[in-house]
Amino acid sequence: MAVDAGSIPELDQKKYDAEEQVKIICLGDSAVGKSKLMERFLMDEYRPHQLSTYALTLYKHTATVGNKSIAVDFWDTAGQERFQNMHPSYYHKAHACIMVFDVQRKITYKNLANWYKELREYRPEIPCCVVANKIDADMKVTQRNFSFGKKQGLPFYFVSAADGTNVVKMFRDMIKRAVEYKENPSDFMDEVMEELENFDLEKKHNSEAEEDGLKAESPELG
Ligand SMILES: Nc1nc2c(ncn2[C@@H]2O[C@H](COP(=O)(O)OP(=O)(O)OP(=O)(O)O)[C@@H](O)[C@H]2O)c(=O)[nH]1
Ligand SMILES: [Mg+2]
Repeated sequence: MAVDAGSIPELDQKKYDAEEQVKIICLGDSAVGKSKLMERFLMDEYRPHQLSTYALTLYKHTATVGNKSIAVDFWDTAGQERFQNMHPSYYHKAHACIMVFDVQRKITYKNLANWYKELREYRPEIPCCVVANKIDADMKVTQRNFSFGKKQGLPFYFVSAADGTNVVKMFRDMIKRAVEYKENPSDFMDEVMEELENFDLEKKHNSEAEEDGLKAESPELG
């Protein structure tokens, strides 16, 4: 695993300071521009955290939604076509999904149906959007009607990772929706998970309080 050890303490600090943490995944055929979109959004804010064994890249980002600080984990994989399916852990506990196709390659639009089907097997309720990338290569495509998103009731964005059109807007919208979903999950299993997480946090909090108590008493013990 090519983990850049030097960047870990900083990553952890940001996570520690954040009031909420969300995971956003990106799906779509190879070379549609998933990585370029994330890089465009994050610019040089963060060096990606690469787990090359799994062809997985994690991009860490801190956002502000309302007045809350949010730690966002963006998950990106490479060469997905080679694997056919994503590993289930990719979907695990994701709070939103960005589905990307390349306006210059029709097959990548057709394949959205497969990506969407797989997404919904694992995450039936999370917010999702459809992103038409590379519009800089042919602005005329923005007059075309891409009905897949509409049929599924998904928001649709024309973007360009190359010149930045609509990229920040799309990511900000999705971060906001991910936070809304995390705070108010409509999937029963997610509600249970959220309860368990809160329970664990409470337990941790209580045991820390106990430890503090011990420390206060320790001089008398010694
Ligand atoms: N013209 C144009 N080219 C783009 C744009 N976004 C990405 N590309 C190009 O498309 C190619 C693929 O981009 P990537 O970001 O690597 O694609 P990916 O979806 O991450 O591909 P995998 O990692 O293989 O799954 C690169 O050559 C990019 O330079 C865009 O908005 N416009
Ligand atoms: Mg990539």
